[in-house]
Amino acid sequence: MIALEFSNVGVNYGPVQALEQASFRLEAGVLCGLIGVNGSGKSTLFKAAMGVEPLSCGSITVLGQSPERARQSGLVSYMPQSERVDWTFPVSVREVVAMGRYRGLGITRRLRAQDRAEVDVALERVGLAQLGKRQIGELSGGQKKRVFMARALAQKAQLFLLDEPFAGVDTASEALLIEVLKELRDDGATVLLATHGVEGLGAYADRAILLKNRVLLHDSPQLVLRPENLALAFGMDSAVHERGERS
Ligand SMILES: Nc1ncnc2c1ncn2[C@@H]1O[C@H](COP(=O)(O)OP(=O)(O)OP(=O)(O)O)[C@@H](O)[C@H]1O
Repeated sequence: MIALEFSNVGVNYGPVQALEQASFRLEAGVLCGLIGVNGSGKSTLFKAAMGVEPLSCGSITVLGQSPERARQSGLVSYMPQSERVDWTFPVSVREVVAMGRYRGLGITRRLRAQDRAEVDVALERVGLAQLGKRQIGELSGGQKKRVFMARALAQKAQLFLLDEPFAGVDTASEALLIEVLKELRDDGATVLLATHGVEGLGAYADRAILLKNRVLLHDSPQLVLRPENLALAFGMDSAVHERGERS
C-alpha cells in the first residue's frame, strides 16, 4: 500500500516557489528521512500533506485519500517544529496527549475510560508517566517532543509527519524517539521526518528524500547520504565536511 504520494506538486507563496514539481511515493511501513537546508520546502511539504496548504499544481494522496480527509479521520499526525509552538499556552502534559483522543469524542470532549487508558499507555511509552500534571511550558526541549510523540501515539495515526523532531533534544530523548518510531514502522505505520542533521540517519531510516524545493533524490539513506549527493542540496562545503568526517 502507498502511504503518501506527491505527483508534480507545486506550492507558491506569492512569488516564492516553495515546492516545484515535487514527486515521490512512500510505501506503508517505511521510515523515511526528509533532508534539506532551511527554506528547501520541508515544512511546506508537510503542510501540503496535511491538506492545510493549497497547491498551485499537482496532487497528493494520503493513505488512499485526499490529504483533508486523511487528516480529518485522524490517520495523519503532525509534529511541528518547536519554535512554531506557543509553549506559554496553559495546558498540562496530560491534556496535550488527550488531544490525540478528541476526534472520537463529542463536543463535551469528555474522555472515556478507554481514552484515559490510551493516554496512560502513550505517556508511559515516552517515559513521562510521572509528569502528566506538569505545564507543558515547564518541560525541557526533549520532553516537549516526547509529549507530541505521546499525543501522536494516543491518536493511533498511520502516517507520522515530524518536522525536525531532534532539534534541541537531549540524546536520551532522541534515542527514545527513534526507538518509538522504529516500533511504529515495524507495526506498519509510515514515518516521514525532516532533518538537516544527517548524522545517524543511515542507522534508523529505510529511505531518504533529498529536497531542494524539488525532490532531487529518493533512495536508500546510504546512497542519498553520499557526499556528492548531499552536495546537491547543501553545497560543496558539506560534501567536503562529510568526507572529512568519514575518513
Ligand atoms: N507563509 C509564508 N509566506 C511566504 N513565504 C514562505 C511562507 N512559508 C514559507 N515560505 C518560504 O517558502 C520557502 C520554503 O519554506 P519552508 O518553511 O517550507 O522550508 P523548510 O525547509 O521547512 O525550512 P525551515 O527548516 O527553515 O522551516 C522558503 O523560501 C520560505 O521563506
